Amino acid sequence: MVSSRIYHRHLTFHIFFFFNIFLRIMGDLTKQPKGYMIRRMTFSACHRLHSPMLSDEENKETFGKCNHINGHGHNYIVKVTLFGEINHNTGMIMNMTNLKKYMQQAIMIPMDHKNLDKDVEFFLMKPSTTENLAVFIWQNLKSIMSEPELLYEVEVYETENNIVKYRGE
Ligand SMILES: Nc1nc2c(c(=O)[nH]1)N=C([C@H](O)[C@H](O)COP(=O)(O)OP(=O)(O)OP(=O)(O)O)CN2
Ligand SMILES: [Zn+2]
Repeated sequence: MVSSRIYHRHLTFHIFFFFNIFLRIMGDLTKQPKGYMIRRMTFSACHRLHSPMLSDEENKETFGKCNHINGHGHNYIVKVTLFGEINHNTGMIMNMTNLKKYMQQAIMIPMDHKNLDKDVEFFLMKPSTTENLAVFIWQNLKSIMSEPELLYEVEVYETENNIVKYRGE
């Protein structure tokens, strides 16, 4: 009686053990490779660095020439990176054409050829720094994309030397 109970316990253990190994092998066999895909877009806009949280003097001191009352312009470059599984059937993480549409909506429509501080509501109460631009683009993309979990990084080049990356943290 006792030995039969021990036998059953051993049997159950072995069934669980081998079933686990089987699941792991199946998981590895069906696992799809993951990759990063990047699309780049450029837009032109003007802005002035000025914070409503600071006095005029503090603004001048903080932002220097970028606080000049009449503003200045940039040819921004934005790189959006997605990270995810390369679909077995399509060979794509996402169709680049779809990402292009999302970026048009999230970047070009609100910001291209605009005065960022006056035309974009997001910057009415926030300075239009490259950091804030990256956050704005990230939030826009997240709200538009059908698979927002694929969004990995937004990179904004204000000039060829001034670059900000944002990963939603
Ligand atoms: N942390 C940040 N600092 C600054 C930002 C910003 O967005 N985040 N932005 C600016 C200005 O907008 C400005 O236009 C940048 O000008 P500048 O430093 O002159 O940039 P350049 O690349 O043109 O200058 P180089 O000297 O050729 O590098 C300022 N700071
Ligand atoms: Zn600037």
